[in-house]
Amino acid sequence: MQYSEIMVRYGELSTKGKNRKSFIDRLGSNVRKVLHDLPEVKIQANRDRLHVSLNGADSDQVVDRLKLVFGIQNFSPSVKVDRTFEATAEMAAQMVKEQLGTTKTFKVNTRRSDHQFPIDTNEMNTRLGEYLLEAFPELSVDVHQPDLVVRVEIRANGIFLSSQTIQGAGGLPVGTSGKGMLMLSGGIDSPVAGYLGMKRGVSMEMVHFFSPPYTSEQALAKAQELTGKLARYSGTIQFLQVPFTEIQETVKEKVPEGYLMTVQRRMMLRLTAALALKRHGLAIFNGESLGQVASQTMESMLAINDVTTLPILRPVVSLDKTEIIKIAEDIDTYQLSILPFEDCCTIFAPPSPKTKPNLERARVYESRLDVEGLMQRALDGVKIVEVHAGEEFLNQEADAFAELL
Ligand SMILES: Nc1ncnc2c1ncn2[C@@H]1O[C@H](COP(=O)(O)OP(=O)(O)OP(=O)(O)O)[C@@H](O)[C@H]1O
Repeated sequence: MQYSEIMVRYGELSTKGKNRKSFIDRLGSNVRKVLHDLPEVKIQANRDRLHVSLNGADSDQVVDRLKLVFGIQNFSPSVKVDRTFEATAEMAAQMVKEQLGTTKTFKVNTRRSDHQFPIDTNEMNTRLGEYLLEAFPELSVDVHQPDLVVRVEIRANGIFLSSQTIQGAGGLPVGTSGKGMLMLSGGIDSPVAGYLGMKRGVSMEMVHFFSPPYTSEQALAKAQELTGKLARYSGTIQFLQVPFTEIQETVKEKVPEGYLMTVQRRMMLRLTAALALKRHGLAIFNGESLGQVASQTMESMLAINDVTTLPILRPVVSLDKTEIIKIAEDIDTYQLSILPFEDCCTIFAPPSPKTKPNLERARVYESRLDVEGLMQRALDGVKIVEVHAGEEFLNQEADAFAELL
């Protein structure tokens, strides 16, 4: 069926009182962003609905992209017909016919926003219902739990019909909760944490630590490609790559093995906090889940958090690994995350890190370092890459590699 528009219903927005307008504006601009390469598509964000006029664009493609936009409760592809009963009935019959296989019962649900139109809501429901019963005698009407709802919306510029309601991504429009810095490794958990933060309206920047030559170009490309996956939910993301080699080498040289992990993590957090301050981030997100590995005990969090007063938000803190993996699969980051490119933490991980580090000791060991100098040099080396939705980095690497062979 050639649809004319997609009618979008807002999610939690309706509960947001006086912020409503800015939420709707933001959702409108987020939808515009994900459809930017389809210039024929026009978007109009009204108080209660958002209308995406397709003007000939492929509805399947638009539907697939809308499914990823946070702040949408659900949406319906609709067809516009002339403002007559005959045109409405003909199109409704065509829609029902397409779904006959799975439909035994139906109802008509009319909404009339143009009160000048001569047929009112009840009359349209009844007349159209009778017309469809006559056209499809095998069907019956069920107003409580119908298999199919034929929705008719009478507007000043036409009558819009739809029969499908597609589930949206829920959540809040990205950007309505401010900016956060996500500490993104190449693992399974931090991309999921990023996704969950975005779902609550956070516009996320990625902070990734890498340690060449100990970590490969592929490890960096993997983190960038994970960012591309996440950008499908939020539009373009700034990826901040922070050189971490000097810090890791120095920590390894000066700090006892049991505290290597703790001191490295304190340095990572300090750097992320410094970047947040510079770039107006309001909080730091990471992929820690309580009790999973050595650095993720509460004692360890206490010894690491010490370096900043910024809120540290851990969206996956209470999830089991299997639950995190399930989300990673759903958002299509899992297969990338399990690629075996080591990141900087695995390489410098001591065989037996302290699971319950002591805060005072961590401070003492750290005082052996020139924290200021190390921080400054790392910050001076930060490179920012703009990553677009679905952008691939690993494939390019593989191609380059293939060319060398
Ligand atoms: N190289 C890195 N760059 C940026 N952040 C990192 C890096 N390594 C670890 N982190 C952050 O620290 C958190 C804890 O890392 P750790 O390696 O202990 O846990 P993990 O459960 O393996 O997490 P993940 O699956 O996200 O790597 C990560 O979720 C991530 O937020």
